[in-house]
Amino acid sequence: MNDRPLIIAMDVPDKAEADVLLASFGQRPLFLKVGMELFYKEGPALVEEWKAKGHRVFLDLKLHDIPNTVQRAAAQLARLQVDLVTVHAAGGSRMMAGTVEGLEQGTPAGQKRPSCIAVTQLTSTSETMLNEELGIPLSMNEAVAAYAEIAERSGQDGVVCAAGEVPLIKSARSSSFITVTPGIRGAGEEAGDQARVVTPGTAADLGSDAIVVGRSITKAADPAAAYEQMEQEWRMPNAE
Ligand SMILES: O=c1ccn([C@@H]2O[C@H](COP(=O)(O)O)[C@@H](O)[C@H]2O)c(=O)[nH]1
Repeated sequence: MNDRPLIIAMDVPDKAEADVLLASFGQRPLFLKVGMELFYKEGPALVEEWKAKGHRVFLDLKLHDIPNTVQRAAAQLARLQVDLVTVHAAGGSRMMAGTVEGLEQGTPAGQKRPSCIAVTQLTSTSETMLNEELGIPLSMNEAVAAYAEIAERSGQDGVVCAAGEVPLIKSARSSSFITVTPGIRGAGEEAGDQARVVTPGTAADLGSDAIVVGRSITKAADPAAAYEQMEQEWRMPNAE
């Protein structure tokens, strides 16, 4: 994750739409996020195809179940040789540790195990929701910091959080602990269902290791141009 990727969230219904979208980016290798919508439709074959084409794949299934179930599911994901997977930190330390163990068990000999990151609080969650719906009586910063601490203790390679929480995490966790931040929007763009959003340039200034961008690119009239614009702001924040 040293190269600070811009990860494209391929939130489309099927391979046909994904192929059209991908074609608009030309031949370059990309970092593609496959979420529940696409994976539930197309399954492992699509992931294997994209890996074979040289793309990196973030398989974002946000595992959350009892430790044994999650461990065994993680082993299956590791067999796909994806680059990055997610679990919910809310599943607790045993579940998170089990995920890493499962990934190690499933990684083919001589291959690198997928990195595993824990979702602290979804970027669609506001502090009001956190307190009033989830029943967590903390500030968002406190909740995210606490989940990140348990995640690191449980062997996670990093967390998913909003970019606004990155400085807090960077100050408390080890230097190798990565922060992957969705909730990215262009300046003036609608947040939609996201509650904690920043621009790519602000995410860079705040020290995010990777940003995840979905609809700002995939729903743009010209996805390749939107990607270039986001990428430029992410690489050269002060030029924003
Ligand atoms: O806290 C989280 C965790 C994951 N996501 C995922 O990122 C993308 C964001 O899409 P946008 O269209 O850019 O809002 C999406 O696939 C989510 O599942 C997240 O947003 N927040």
